[in-house]
Order: sequence, then C-alpha cells, then structure tokens
Amino acid sequence: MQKQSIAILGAGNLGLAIYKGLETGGLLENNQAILTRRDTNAIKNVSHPATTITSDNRKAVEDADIIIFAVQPKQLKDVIDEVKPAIHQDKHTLISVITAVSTEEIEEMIGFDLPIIRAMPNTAIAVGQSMTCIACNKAGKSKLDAVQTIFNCVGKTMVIEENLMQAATVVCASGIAFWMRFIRATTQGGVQLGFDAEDAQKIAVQACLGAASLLNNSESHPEQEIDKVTTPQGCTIAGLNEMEHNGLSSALIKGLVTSYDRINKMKKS
Ligand SMILES: NC(=O)C1=CN([C@@H]2O[C@H](COP(=O)(O)OP(=O)(O)OC[C@H]3O[C@@H](n4cnc5c(N)ncnc54)[C@H](O)[C@@H]3O)[C@@H](O)[C@H]2O)C=CC1
Ligand SMILES: O=C(O)[C@@H]1CCC=N1
Repeated sequence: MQKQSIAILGAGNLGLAIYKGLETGGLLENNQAILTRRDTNAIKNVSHPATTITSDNRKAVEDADIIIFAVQPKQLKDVIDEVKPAIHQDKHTLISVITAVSTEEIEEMIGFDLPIIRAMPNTAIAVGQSMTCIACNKAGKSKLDAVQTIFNCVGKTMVIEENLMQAATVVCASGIAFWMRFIRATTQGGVQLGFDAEDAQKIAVQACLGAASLLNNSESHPEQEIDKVTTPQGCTIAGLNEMEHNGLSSALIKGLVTSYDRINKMKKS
C-alpha cells in the first residue's frame, strides 16, 4: 500500500482504540497517523513517532489522505463545517464510524460528492480483534478495497448494505458491552461458587474464548456444540434450562432490539 496519512478526528474511546489497532497491526510502520481532540492533554500513552497530536482539525485534514470521523453524532456537523474547506474530492477518502449518520447525510453536510465509507468497528480493534462492518456511497466503491485492507489489519471485515448498518452497530459495536456483561456475570457466579475474583474472571474469559473459537474454526452451530456439553440429566442442561426459564435468550434479543430502536430515536434528535 502506498504511504498514507490517516487522521482520526475525535480521539476518544473508539478513536484511540482504532489508533491502538493501527499501531499494533503494524500500519504505522509505513503510514502516518494524526489524532485530534479538543483537549489534547487527554490523549495519553501515545508515543509512536509516526503520530501527530493536535486540536487543529483543519490542519489534520490538509495533511491527511484518509480521514476517520470519530466524534459523537451531535458533534459531527460542527467538525465537518470546520474542515470542509480543506476537503478535496480527488485527494481524500472519508471514513465515518459515527452511529446513525448515513453516507448521504455526510455528503449533504459536505456539499459535494466524494468517497465516503461508513465503518462500524468495535473497541476490540485496539487488540486486533474487531469485526468491522463496512458500507459506502457510490463514489466510495473505488476505495472499498483499500479501506478493507486497513481494517483487515485490526480484525475481520464484512462489507454490508448500508441499510444494515444500524443492526451492525448493535450486534458488532454494542456487542462488546453485552459480552462483557455476560463474562462479568459468569465471574460473579464463579465467586459465589468458591473461586476468587481473579481466577473466576480468567476461567470465564477462557471459556468465552473457547466457545467463540469452536464456532470460528468450524461450520458448527451453537446448538450442536451445546448438545456435546449437555449430558442427559447432567448439570449443564439443568443450569441452561434454568437460565432459559428466566428469559436468557429472550432478554438478549429484547436488549438488541431496544438498542436498535434507540438508534432510531438518536436519528430524530
Ligand atoms: N465507543 C464505541 O465502542 C463505539 C462508538 N462508535 C461511534 O463512534 C463515535 C465516538 O464514540 P466514542 O469514542 O465512544 O465517543 P467519545 O466521546 O469517547 O469520543 C469522541 C471524542 O471526540 C472529541 N471531540 C469532540 N468534538 C471535537 C472536535 N470539534 N474536534 C476534535 N475532537 C473532538 C471528544 O473530546 C472525544 O474525545 C460515536 O459517534 C459513536 O457512536 C461506534 C462504534 C463503537
Ligand atoms: O452506545 C453507543 O451509542 C455507541 C455506538 C455503539 C457503541 N457505542
């Protein structure tokens, strides 16, 4: 890949996780990163020499080839108004990780047609384990491969239709929080059953990784793997059925749908 300068406008939780992923994924060996934030002192533990930290969004855009917008949805319009004069159709590829803002809306804010990619990673990008769902506008199609190459260095990617981006936000991005709570609850159960908290968490994390790996490395279905664990009249089926009587699957699905509906409200506000 030709040497590129990647600006992340809004180096907060996700922006910094993306940056960490670029660093650990080796992308800063040949490319430059520019991080912006209003209060640059809040950007900690960034020491890679190929990195510039600034509060000057306009200058960051002038110096960049790829611009990643990572501010909160309500902050986007102001940032675009600020950097618009420095955006060039033939030079820049825009990537937005912002929830609930379509490529069409971004195009309208900018006022002209240029490659716009919507990417929905999750914070596991910091450790190279994100799933990043990607969609684009018409002009963005020519840049899709290049953008996928970047996100493939920090996990896996899936190109989707933009109308699925809202669902991707919930399953992929919010998904990290949902799985964390599941691991936390398993840890709490482990403590009640006798492990200290540290050991309980280690066991819960490895069991979670193991379950994910069983599916990741095969064509298997979760229920097939469950069948292999649930000894007739054994302890697993007893516990699993108790969880289901208390609405485990139903609670998860309802939670996903509630998150999805919340995005509709964010769109209107
Ligand atoms: N946190 C997550 O796991 C995910 C977040 N997203 C989306 O990513 C975006 C960012 O989310 P977070 O990182 O969680 O929010 P955040 O609030 O941690 O980060 C946003 C950053 O932008 C900075 N900022 C605000 N105005 C600015 C300006 N004018 N110039 C430069 N920097 C400015 C803020 O100081 C803050 O550090 C949101 O739109 C969110 O919907 C998407 C997927 C996952
Ligand atoms: O909670 C949120 O709104 C953002 C989008 C997905 C993860 N964090």
